[in-house]
Amino acid sequence: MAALTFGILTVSDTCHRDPKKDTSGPSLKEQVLKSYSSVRIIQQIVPDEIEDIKSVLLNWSDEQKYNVILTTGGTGFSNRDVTPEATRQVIEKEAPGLSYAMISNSLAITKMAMLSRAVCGVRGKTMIINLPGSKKGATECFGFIKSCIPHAIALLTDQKDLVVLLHQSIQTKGGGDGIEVTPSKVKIDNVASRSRKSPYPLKEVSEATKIVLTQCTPTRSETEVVAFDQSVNRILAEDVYALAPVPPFRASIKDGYAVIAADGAGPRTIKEVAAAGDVPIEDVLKSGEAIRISTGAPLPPGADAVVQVEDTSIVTASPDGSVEVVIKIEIAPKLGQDIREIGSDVAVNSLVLNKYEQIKAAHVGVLAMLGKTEVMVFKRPSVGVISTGNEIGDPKEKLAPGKIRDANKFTLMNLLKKYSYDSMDCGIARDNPDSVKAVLERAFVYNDVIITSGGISMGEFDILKQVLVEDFGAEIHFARVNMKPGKPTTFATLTYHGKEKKFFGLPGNPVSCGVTCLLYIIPALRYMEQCANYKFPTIQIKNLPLVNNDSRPEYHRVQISFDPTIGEFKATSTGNQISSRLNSLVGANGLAIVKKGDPPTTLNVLLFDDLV
Ligand SMILES: Nc1nc2c(c(=O)[nH]1)N[C@H]1C(S)=C(S)[C@@H](COP(=O)(O)OP(=O)(O)OC[C@H]3O[C@@H](n4cnc5c(N)ncnc54)[C@H](O)[C@@H]3O)O[C@H]1N2
Ligand code: MOO
Ligand SMILES: [Mg+2]
Repeated sequence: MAALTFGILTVSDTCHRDPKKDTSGPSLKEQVLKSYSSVRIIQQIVPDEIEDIKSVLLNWSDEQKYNVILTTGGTGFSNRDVTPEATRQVIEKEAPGLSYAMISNSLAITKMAMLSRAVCGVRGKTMIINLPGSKKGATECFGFIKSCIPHAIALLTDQKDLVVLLHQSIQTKGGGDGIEVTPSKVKIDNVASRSRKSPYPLKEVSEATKIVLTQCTPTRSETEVVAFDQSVNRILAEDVYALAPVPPFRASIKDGYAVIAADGAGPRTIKEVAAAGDVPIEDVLKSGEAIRISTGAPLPPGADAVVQVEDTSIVTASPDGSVEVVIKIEIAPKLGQDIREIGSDVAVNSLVLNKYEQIKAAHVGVLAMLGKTEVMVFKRPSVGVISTGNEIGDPKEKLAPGKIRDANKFTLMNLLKKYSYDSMDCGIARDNPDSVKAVLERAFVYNDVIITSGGISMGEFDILKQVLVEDFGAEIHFARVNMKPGKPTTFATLTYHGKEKKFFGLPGNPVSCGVTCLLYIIPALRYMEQCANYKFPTIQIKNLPLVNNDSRPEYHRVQISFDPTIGEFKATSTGNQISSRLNSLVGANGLAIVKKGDPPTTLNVLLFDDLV
């Protein structure tokens, strides 16, 4: 499931005059951020005016298509309190249960709750919820209903799978986001008797890649229909034919004059003007006549050539010089000159785009041109990203002693974005089985592919694999790969409430995490949406002086560029290749595969980013 989108609207004359006085809006924002694993929030303040409130509600629901709008303020009994009235004018369906839940729970705290006039409802696919104006009241009321929001959104946005999962896992007593989490079965109190060698065999990269792709090859071709302007980068699941010709009428290629070619060079009387967008002229052009025509305008019947204005001269103009009366064609036109015949760009019924093609910008333009406003594409897996570790902190918060900032989640989510995949921030799992289980559980509810970083090597707190196996019945396909960086890379599959999940456990070291995401996850995601044989291009580069003393083949980060002096590609190392030094990935567009020993004369380098 993509990030939930929230609009928080503070309705208050006072706060509108002085936004610093708004404490409810910011508190709600904080609470929303804490309540769900992946949210985007926008905030605004309007005065207590029906039209101002309505205008934001309409924009946020119809244009921005937010999942939820929370209003705070204007629900009381004073003259200026009009939020419920504005809301009622906007919603298409009322959801009184939400107001009831808020009022009945609030009554246990204060009798004043009975004075609430809050209205809740739905417009399109957006939930609109009135909350009280006070900070305490707004956050309390939101707390009473927040667990039902993901479920309501899943229903509104027709995510049937998610609805089923939530039904299966929702806690009857509510709380959190409604997903039931029980303690893990894994125990970590027997460190002395732990296995001192990894039980997982070391796989070669080629073997590991094959396993991933075999597991990720889609067995079913699930498709969905998307709006053409949302289809870029998706894989077409249908052949697209032109139901109408392009251009749909005979159109001029030049700004000039539509003429009859057989009239040759010489004078023409200007009969009419045809500009682009004009209704086509119906009168048949006669010998000796011309129509002033613009590029893209429809030709009049009878015209069989266009002469560009540069090849003409003026013979007679109206007395005030504003109108051309007779012009001269200087060069005899050829038949059909500068005319786009009907269907000359795209013939009717012709195959324009092919199934399995990836939709690029120009494809979207073609779809627009054909009036094909919806297109069938292969479904994409939803992807969730998790960081693990007691040491990991939010980059926005102050760093406590012994802690480090979470870099991996941001590298991963943005790497995925670069390859056009959205992902869900599924939070941070701490180094204990219950936390790992809880974070994974939430990620499994919403996602088909789950990516973690850290917690997979030989440390006593590296417990991910145990939790996967013991709590989720996962099958670990590999957990050690003969590569540097990325040795502990883990791949597992499991079935969660009847749905198949793919799990990629990437190493915690920031470079290892980025490199293994590129090598395993990007091709896997491509495969999962039916784009078979996805590979990064390999460039062979001569005389690359890279030495590897490790027994594991190294994926050395390099910058590839074209050297015009030798007419060949060259590559330069990004420096110290230690797995913790993320700067070795910064500026790299290639991975040079270096085996142990002396540098060979030619190295295979995978190009994973634009050439510099
Ligand atoms: N006894 C052994 N120890 C280690 C082995 C081994 O074979 N035997 N392998 C080493 C290799 S190679 C790697 S790679 C790492 C991978 O370890 P984990 O995947 O278990 O990751 P952690 O131990 O949790 O963390 C490693 C390192 O990365 C930092 N980290 C973790 N998450 C983040 C994040 N989100 N953002 C930034 N940095 C992160 C973490 O603090 C550690 O410094 O294991 C070796 N050990
Ligand atoms: O394999 Mo680790 O990923 O070297 O650093
Ligand atoms: Mg570790």
